[in-house]
Amino acid sequence: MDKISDVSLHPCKESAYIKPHRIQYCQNGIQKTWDAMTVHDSVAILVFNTTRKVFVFVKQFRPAVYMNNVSTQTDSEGNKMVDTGKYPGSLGLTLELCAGILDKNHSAQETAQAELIEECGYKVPLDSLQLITSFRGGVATTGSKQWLFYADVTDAMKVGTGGGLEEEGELIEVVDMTVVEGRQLILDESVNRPVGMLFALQWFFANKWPRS
Ligand SMILES: Nc1ncnc2c1ncn2[C@@H]1O[C@H](COP(=O)(O)OP(=O)(O)O[C@H]2O[C@H](CO)[C@@H](O)[C@H](O)[C@H]2O)[C@@H](O)[C@H]1O
Repeated sequence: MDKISDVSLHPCKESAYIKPHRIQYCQNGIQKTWDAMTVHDSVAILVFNTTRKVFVFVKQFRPAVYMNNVSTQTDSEGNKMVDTGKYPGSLGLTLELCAGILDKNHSAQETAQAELIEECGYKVPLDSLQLITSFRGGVATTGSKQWLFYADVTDAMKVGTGGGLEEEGELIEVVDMTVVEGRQLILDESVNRPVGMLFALQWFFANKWPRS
């Protein structure tokens, strides 16, 4: 998964995922501008396997995280290149909640159910997905919304290995973590992990653990 090579950076002129805008507006009579991006809204699911009392997370290579951990050098043709000998792919590995973008005209709950099958291999009934809350990501840059769900799963709900959709080129490792490891993860800066995951874990320890 972290065997990354031939990395170069290019201007992004058009994208199905990111649309940059310059917003002009007037606030209290003062003319202002702000640079922002439209991205898809998304869902994330905190998954807890009650059979083995483990969290179910996903590990993957995130190009955007990698890019933020490396420096580029410009070659003779003006291309921005990354020396992968100096900057190994492991710098872009993250540990995350099962998550996905709302790009298929499905509800947040339906998207969460599908992502749980695709990424982690568990099939849960729709009504067993508990909405924790929704919130805004990247308030200065995207303002996009993420719905955060909680799902208890059991080994009996396993219908596949997960790992992501092959047709989308996804390469995802399912990672089981004990409750003790999950608690340690909240403040462990050595792991690349998104803020929504830290909130979800705090919520779990405030509302779901220890079990009565
Ligand atoms: N910027 C991009 N460039 C190129 N291809 C892209 C792309 N974004 C998505 N794709 C393509 O779309 C596929 C599906 O993406 P997902 O729905 O699994 O969202 P992802 O897990 O990347 O982010 C989810 O998880 C993270 C972490 O929780 C959230 O921040 C995020 O909002 C949520 O959708 C990817 O495998 C890729 O092929």
